[in-house]
Amino acid sequence: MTLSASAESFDADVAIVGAGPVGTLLAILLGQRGKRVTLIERWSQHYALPRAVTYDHEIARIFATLGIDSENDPAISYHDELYYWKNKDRENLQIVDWQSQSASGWRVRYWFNQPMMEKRLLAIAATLPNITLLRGWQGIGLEQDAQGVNLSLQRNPEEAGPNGDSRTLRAKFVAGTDGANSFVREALGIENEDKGYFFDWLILDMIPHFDYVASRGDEPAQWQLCDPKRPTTIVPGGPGPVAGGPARRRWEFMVLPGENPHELQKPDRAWELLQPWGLTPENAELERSAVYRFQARWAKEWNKGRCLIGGDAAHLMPPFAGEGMCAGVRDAVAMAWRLNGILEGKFGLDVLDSYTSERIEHAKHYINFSQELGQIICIADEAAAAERDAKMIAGLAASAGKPVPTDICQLGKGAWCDESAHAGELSVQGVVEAAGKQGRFDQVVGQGWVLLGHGVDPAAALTEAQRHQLAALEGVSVELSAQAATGGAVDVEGTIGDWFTRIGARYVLIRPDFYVALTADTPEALQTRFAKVMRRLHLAEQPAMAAE
Ligand SMILES: O=C(O)CCc1cccc(O)c1
Repeated sequence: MTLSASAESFDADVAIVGAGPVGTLLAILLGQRGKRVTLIERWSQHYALPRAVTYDHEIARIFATLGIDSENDPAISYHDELYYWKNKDRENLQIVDWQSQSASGWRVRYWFNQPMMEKRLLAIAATLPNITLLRGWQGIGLEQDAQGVNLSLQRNPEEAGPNGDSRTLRAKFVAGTDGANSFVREALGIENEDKGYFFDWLILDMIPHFDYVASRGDEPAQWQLCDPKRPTTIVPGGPGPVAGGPARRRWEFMVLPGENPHELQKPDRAWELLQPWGLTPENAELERSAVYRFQARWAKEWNKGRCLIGGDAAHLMPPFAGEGMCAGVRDAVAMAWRLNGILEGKFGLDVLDSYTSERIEHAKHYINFSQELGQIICIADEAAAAERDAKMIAGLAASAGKPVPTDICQLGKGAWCDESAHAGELSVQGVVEAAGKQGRFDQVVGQGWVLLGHGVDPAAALTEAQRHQLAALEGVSVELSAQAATGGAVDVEGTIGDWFTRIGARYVLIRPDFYVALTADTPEALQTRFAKVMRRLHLAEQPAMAAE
């Protein structure tokens, strides 16, 4: 007898393999909407050492929805400064704008301590009774059918030995956020596309016992030293272990041709490399020394049946754009709203295809960009470096030393209307006033499906059936006005209104991941494009629609 999905019993709606920041965030976003989640982590103890150290404005906007305020959080810091790329003589080659306020309503860039951030996320997950955290278990088998997935687990043999317990979970969906050597990706038989980019770098995470940046005069806080003798990255590492005390710092040194990476990561060699930077065992703690192989690759598919992959399981990029973990956080949000929608009966399973098609192109953009940045710094040859310097110094002079803005990247084709200008891009956030509250739009009005009208009531421009569809998505429609109005929101600083004017739109539909699903300037265009987006969501038919 075949059981229907509703009659069958499942251990979880979603089993997530890998409880790093991506898996934990996904668990929270599902758990907050009442889904039963089993979050599986290989290691029984939380890993207490730094790894990623930076994220961008989009991630700050996402974290804000969890109540994590990147401007005021003990795990997070920022530097009101540009990001410099310099040659061996300390001349500027390139300047990147990591200083501005972004269109997302947050600073362009933040720095953080990953263990502290993970603990924050795990603490939020622990408040949700429908999330079960299984520590010390790893995936060993995965089989899916039309209704669900059987996930076989075993106690991590590195902790429990070869004869540890095993068990099988049945879940409606499985997400693999289990890192570069992902079991889930392997079990699904998904191949990687590799750009053949490999450079070994020594990463040193430091806790100076003093304010390092202040001690270095006008040396930047975040920069790349493109010295062919030893290409070096010098960046913040987020707040230090003592609140209000000295901050962490990170150095990354390229392993030179002919050098032995294992020798280089020994503490004595690490301290030798740090000596010119004024750090000694007397004035600083070496928190972590590890050689990483920087790579540029992505998995060819990110969803298969009822399984998905995200984070490092789906993509790896060199760190020079500071976008590695950002891509994983975007994956978590993109998986979450789709899985929540499917599990709530709103979307068909096919909406998962747009997870792959949208996210893969977006991640590839950052993989390519990070690799291009890597090609600037990973030069150990003096002549090649001199040629690069001449070219880049001339380029910078030609642009009058203008900092390069951090780029806007569009999603790959998917659950948005590609016929409307600026759809598939991140929406702009500004300060609004509504229902007696003033603050960032997301915190005052909320997040989810949001239909905005600039000086018009957007709901009035939809058909009756479309209003039902928006309601089925639990979407809201908001009229934005320049001055106090009843019901809508006041665009206090004019930020959102300016954006509407810039993109020539009167209506914008924003998705739960803050990407623009459509823009339109007339009710007719809005209706046509809204219908397209609903089709691309594989929206389940609503009773009122059927009646029409
Ligand atoms: O947080 C990370 O993963 C990367 C740290 C970083 C930031 C900026 C430049 C760089 O080379 C590394």
